[in-house]
Amino acid sequence: MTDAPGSRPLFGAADIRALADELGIRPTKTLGQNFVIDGNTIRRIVAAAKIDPDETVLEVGPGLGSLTLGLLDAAARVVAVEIDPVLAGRLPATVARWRPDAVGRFDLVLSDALKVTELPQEPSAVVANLPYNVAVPVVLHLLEHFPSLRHGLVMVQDEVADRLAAQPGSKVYGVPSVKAAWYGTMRKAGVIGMNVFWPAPKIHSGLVGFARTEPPATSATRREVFAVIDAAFAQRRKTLRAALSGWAGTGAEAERILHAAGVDPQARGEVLGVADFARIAEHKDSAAGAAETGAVR
Ligand SMILES: C[S@@+](CC[C@H](N)C(=O)[O-])C[C@H]1O[C@@H](n2cnc3c(N)ncnc32)[C@H](O)[C@@H]1O
Repeated sequence: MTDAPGSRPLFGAADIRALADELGIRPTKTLGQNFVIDGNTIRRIVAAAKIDPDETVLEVGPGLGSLTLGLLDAAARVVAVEIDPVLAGRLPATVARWRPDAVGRFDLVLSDALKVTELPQEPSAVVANLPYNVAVPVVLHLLEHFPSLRHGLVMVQDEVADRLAAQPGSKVYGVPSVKAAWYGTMRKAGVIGMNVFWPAPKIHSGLVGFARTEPPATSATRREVFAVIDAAFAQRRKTLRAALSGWAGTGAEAERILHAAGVDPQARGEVLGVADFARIAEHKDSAAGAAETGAVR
């Protein structure tokens, strides 16, 4: 890898391979370990994230540290959450060697990002090359537990990027699209080829930018709204009346709720926006549902 004139050296392909050899690392698929080994890709991700110099950035899965070093050039602080103890153990030394001025601006948390609910700093942005097998749950978990996150940019499997950014009516619109829309606006911000990674994955990656917005005004809770979304898409080929009959108790009750919410019972979930699902959740009479299913609450 060559660095652009005037830029600070990033950690290139040869450095990454040497470090991996030294640590005896065999990247695992289970942890989605595909490391970015191309400086231009790191710069592209950091530029697309539009980080202000006073921001604290959360990075999930810093791995061997190539994106971390790029983020430390752009942000005031970086808090990184890594699940792999060998990779996490080496990161402070990598930062000290390549960005000695940034040692005091870097925090590392050894944890599963799906379980983390507290961080040493309050991040305003998340930027990450996410482990692909848990990308959507990680995004939703972070947005739910860290309201300080106002914006971000994540790299995920390209097909998942399309799903996260999909709008109602699109073929790939589904549960991730609607749940993500509860928290904000997602937009596709580019496609990344396979050769910038080691090891190279078999699929393209996509960048998704995120800007937080207020959830729809509703008396239903987030959990209640998400339960309707799950029910509507569990049988996405069915009409909403049929798909929501289990959730509502009966088909007739589903129809009543849909009418009350101003939604056509013959429509399918894929045409509804998150505000429509919130209205449906609001109109559920929990007492009627409980009586039908025999549940005691
Ligand atoms: C796609 S790699 C990205 C590595 C590095 N950021 C890069 O771009 O080269 C994903 C990273 O996430 C870590 N990881 C996997 N599952 C995780 C989880 N549940 N919580 C935190 N980190 C995780 C992996 O160990 C790996 O370092």
